Amino acid sequence: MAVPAGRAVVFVTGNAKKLEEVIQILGDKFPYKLISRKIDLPEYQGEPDEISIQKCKEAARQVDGPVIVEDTCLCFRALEGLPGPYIKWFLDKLKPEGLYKLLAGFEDKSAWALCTFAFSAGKEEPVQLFRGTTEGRIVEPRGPRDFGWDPCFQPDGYEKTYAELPKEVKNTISHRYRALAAMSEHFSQLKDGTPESKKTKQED
Ligand SMILES: O=c1[nH]c(=O)c2ncn([C@@H]3O[C@H](COP(=O)(O)OP(=O)(O)OP(=O)(O)O)[C@@H](O)[C@H]3O)c2[nH]1
Ligand SMILES: [Mg+2]
Repeated sequence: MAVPAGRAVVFVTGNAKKLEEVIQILGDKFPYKLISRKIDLPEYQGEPDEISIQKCKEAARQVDGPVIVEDTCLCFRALEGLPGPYIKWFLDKLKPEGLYKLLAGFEDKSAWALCTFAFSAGKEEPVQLFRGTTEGRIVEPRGPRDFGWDPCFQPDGYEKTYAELPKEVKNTISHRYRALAAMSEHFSQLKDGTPESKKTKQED
């Protein structure tokens, strides 16, 4: 589903840091005009895909036009993927130190950050999902405190936490970057009219 000509896509989020990263990552890569609206959408429960779909439908209902929302999970392997979509409340109460301590009784400190962007062209339209995952592990917090759980997540292949890494680095390996790359790719293909089958490399 494409965006009607001349219409902007509204990115609905209550999180200023998310918005900042989305703007930094997308630059001029997104083929539509993107504007943002600060609305605190409900924190739904369930599996990540279902949460993103509900969130997007509610945003499309409120905005009454093309919207994008994003939901972020931080999943601990030792806890079968929890806190997952409930990380916001865990972070709020436990802070990064407490997230680290949560795994004290487990040898496996591995975790993954999952970002899901959800797009809908309007309130009666279907929702499309674009996901990005970055693997890493939960460490004792290090680095600046200006964004959520960044100080206790160390991506695989790096000796620094998300918080310690320069923004330009985080923004080329992050869960958010990967999900946005998938979404931008999808919309670029729609906009330049090239069928997806012609864009994928054919095996001989
Ligand atoms: O250190 C971090 N690095 C990140 O890259 C990142 N992305 C999200 N978060 C935090 O994880 C929870 C997700 O919950 P969430 O997806 O519902 O977000 P939100 O409620 O803040 O905004 P929104 O739902 O209005 O868009 C919230 O506590 C966010 O602050 C991050 N923390
Ligand atoms: Mg939220």
